[in-house]
Amino acid sequence: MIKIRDLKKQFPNQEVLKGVSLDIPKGQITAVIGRSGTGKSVLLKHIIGLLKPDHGTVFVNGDDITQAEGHRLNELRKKFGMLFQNAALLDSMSVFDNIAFPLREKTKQTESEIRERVEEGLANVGIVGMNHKFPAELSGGMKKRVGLARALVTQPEIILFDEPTTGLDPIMKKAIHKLIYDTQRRFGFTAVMVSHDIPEVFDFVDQVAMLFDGVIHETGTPGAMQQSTNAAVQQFLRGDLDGPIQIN
Ligand SMILES: Nc1ncnc2c1ncn2[C@@H]1O[C@H](COP(=O)(O)OP(=O)(O)OP(=O)(O)O)[C@@H](O)[C@H]1O
Repeated sequence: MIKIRDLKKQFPNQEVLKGVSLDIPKGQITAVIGRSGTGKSVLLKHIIGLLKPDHGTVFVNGDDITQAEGHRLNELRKKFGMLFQNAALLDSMSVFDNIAFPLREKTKQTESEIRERVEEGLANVGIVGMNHKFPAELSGGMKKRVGLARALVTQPEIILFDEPTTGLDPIMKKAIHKLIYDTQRRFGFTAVMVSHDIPEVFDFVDQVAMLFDGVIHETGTPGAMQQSTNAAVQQFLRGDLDGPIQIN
């Protein structure tokens, strides 16, 4: 379980997080939704300890990652996998080496163990035989699959997904959401996913949290969010121009 309490973060020109509190249940998928620029990625970076808050705590299985430094921070980070917006593959490396990268960085596995894990990883995301390709040779959907295989390869307890379907066509978006859902159900990791695919993503997550004006405005199951009487939630889900959320 990840417990975020009263998280505040200000950058020189703006206060982004103004007291975020959120419980992220273990072994479930939580989607974080909200307008562009509201601080969803900033929130993810606090969860993994890449940014330090001005105030507040992020407990990861009872350890406050905001207070961790050096070796302890590295140990806590080993619990995480991350799939970035653009899959963030290393262009100079083959698919095989991209997926092997976290194993080489974070573990002492032998090359034959690594080979086995990478082959398994490719099979998990349905891209067997792609080992020797380079990122430039892959379609957007393939890149996301490689990114997912890389995020999964260390069998992390928690995986953070920052807009994992950006730039894909609607059918490929659904395929990637389903793949994330199926792999989460199979391996049981805790997932936090920032997404703009609304309402499509609601079919593939357990909990939705809406970030608005620096705080988590509402949290609930996808069904409960869709039925919400909160005006900001309804405006956002419908994409209305009029309502409490101002266009700026
Ligand atoms: N390191 C930083 N230094 C200064 N400002 C930052 C930094 N990181 C993020 N910001 C600002 O914080 C705000 C929130 O950014 P963030 O990327 O978290 O938004 P987001 O909700 O993920 O948006 P999107 O949906 O468009 O990806 C933005 O205005 C951004 O410019």
